[in-house]
Amino acid sequence: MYEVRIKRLPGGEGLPLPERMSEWAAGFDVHAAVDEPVTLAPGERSLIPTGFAMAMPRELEAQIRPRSGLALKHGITCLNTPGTIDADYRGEVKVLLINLGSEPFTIRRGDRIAQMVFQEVPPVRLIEADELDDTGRGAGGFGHTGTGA
Ligand SMILES: O=c1ccn([C@H]2C[C@H](O)[C@@H](COP(=O)(O)OP(=O)(O)OP(=O)(O)O)O2)c(=O)[nH]1
Ligand SMILES: [Mg+2]
Repeated sequence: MYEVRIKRLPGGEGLPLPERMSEWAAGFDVHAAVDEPVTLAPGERSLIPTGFAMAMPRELEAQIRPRSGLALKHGITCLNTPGTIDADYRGEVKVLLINLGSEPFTIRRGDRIAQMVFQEVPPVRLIEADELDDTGRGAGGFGHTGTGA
């Protein structure tokens, strides 16, 4: 079990902290900490504050992912999905929403706009090499194996 410290910022006063909406939910829903409603016209994007900051162990990252219901019903998604929250980031977590739907969409204070999923980040060191080992795939990619059965 990892422990993540979470700090409510002044902008998040009165809002719930991120919360799981079912017992085994992978994601903690995050709430919009906007003072006034924000309306996104079709095609428009906006960086929405959440009113909290975190300190997680260095083995973790947090991903900000869209909520499927908002995507299906309104075309609202995260432009940079999944957003990456680095373990050393201490600023306010923000959600970059974009309206890919055909109608304006309004975000109000407290709305659950996205979800945050924690992931382990394996320790990795890059080692520069002149040669790489051979594989069956080699350099084939981008549809190299086709689409049929
Ligand atoms: O959806 C997001 C994505 C990022 N961040 C914050 C936390 C993250 O640690 C930091 C940097 O994000 P990222 O590395 O994706 O952005 P960058 O454009 O590479 O900025 P930087 O140069 O600050 O790393 O911004 C968010 O609050 N929400
Ligand atoms: Mg970065």
